[in-house]
Amino acid sequence: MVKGRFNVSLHSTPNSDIPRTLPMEAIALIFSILLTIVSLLLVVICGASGGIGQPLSLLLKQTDLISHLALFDVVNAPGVAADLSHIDTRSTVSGHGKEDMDEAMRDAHTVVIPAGVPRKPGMTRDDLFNINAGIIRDLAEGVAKNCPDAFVLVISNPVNSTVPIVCEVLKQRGVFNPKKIFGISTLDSVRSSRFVYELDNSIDPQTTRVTVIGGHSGVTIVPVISHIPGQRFTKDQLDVLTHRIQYGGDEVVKAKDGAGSATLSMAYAGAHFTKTILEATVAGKTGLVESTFVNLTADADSTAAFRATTLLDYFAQDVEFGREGVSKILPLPALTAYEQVLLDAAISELRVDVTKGATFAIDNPKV
Ligand SMILES: NC(=O)c1ccc[n+]([C@@H]2O[C@H](COP(=O)([O-])OP(=O)(O)OC[C@H]3O[C@@H](n4cnc5c(N)ncnc54)[C@H](O)[C@@H]3O)[C@@H](O)[C@H]2O)c1
Ligand SMILES: O=C(O)C[C@H](O)C(=O)O
Repeated sequence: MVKGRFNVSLHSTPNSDIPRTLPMEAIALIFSILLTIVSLLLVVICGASGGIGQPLSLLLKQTDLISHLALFDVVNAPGVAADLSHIDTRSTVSGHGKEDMDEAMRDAHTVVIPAGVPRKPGMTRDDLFNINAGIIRDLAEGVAKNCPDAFVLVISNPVNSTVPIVCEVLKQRGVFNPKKIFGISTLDSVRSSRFVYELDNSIDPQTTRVTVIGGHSGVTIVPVISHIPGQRFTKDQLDVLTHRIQYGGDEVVKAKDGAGSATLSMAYAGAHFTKTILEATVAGKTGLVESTFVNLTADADSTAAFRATTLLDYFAQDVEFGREGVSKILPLPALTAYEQVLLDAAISELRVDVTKGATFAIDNPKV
């Protein structure tokens, strides 16, 4: 082998005129072109130093789909970034403090938002609205200014209201694309799989995805248990299971006793959802479906009848993803009478939550 060359075989015929090795320079060039292409993939975590932000960033540091992870927080972001940047995966990590939101978000492909305050025992998610609404509005302004084409994945509560805030701000700035804005309600599906498994360990909780429709708080969370293959739960079992899924967040808030709400299971769910979005939009993987809280005009034709009867423009439902984000909002699954009662209760509460978020953004533009 010639010194300074890699012996990368291009052809197996010994007498071929085609060179059997690639010069190191050519390999370096190809590698750097690939790096340049890949390095466009910037994912920003807003609230990266928090209870969710840190483990979420850790999990996302492990995917090669991301080339640059920008950690933005009003506290500690450079420290968290320095720590994560020692992990031996390819992506670059940068930390951005309070004054550096624009720098963190510039040209981002995806912005994930777990910024804001969590619940303490006795609080509802809606009790977080007064603080979190303004935080989300300002971050949405940052998206509009710095990365108007980005996919925006909202974790901060109350999701039923924070997603409408993001959408309204982007509308005001003329950059709203409903196919790209998602409320992450994945934790409800994750809990459903786990809690069903606890009653019936014949299912594989990791591969049994449960459709959860409605929204992300209390009665707006409607798990569609009837579609899990082989389920024959009694009414009493369904009551317990449904209540546990709807109030799973409270279980964690109570157990943490003032130290916050779900962080690790949320980071797991959030990383799963973020990777799904990247696999569909960057890697072009098809057929990926998750339940997520979206603006229904993302698939206006297929949701027109539902919007007309419920007067809802936002809803969590199974969504199929494509290169542009929402590819299809799947039709509502056929519901049992039990699930239909749950859905009716969800719809009236959701209208209130959604209106509250949208009205806030309209009445309180950032000055
Ligand atoms: N969607 C879900 O299923 C789900 C699950 C769990 C928690 N949550 C919600 O996620 C949010 C975060 O929870 P947590 O436990 O990580 O809270 P946390 O307090 O531990 O972390 C929040 C982080 O946000 C940062 N922050 C505050 N204002 C900011 C701003 N303007 N810009 C950037 N960063 C800012 C804080 O400094 C903090 O580091 C809460 O609203 C919580 O209710 C949602
Ligand atoms: O319950 C909370 O406040 C956090 C989160 O929404 C959850 O479902 O765990």
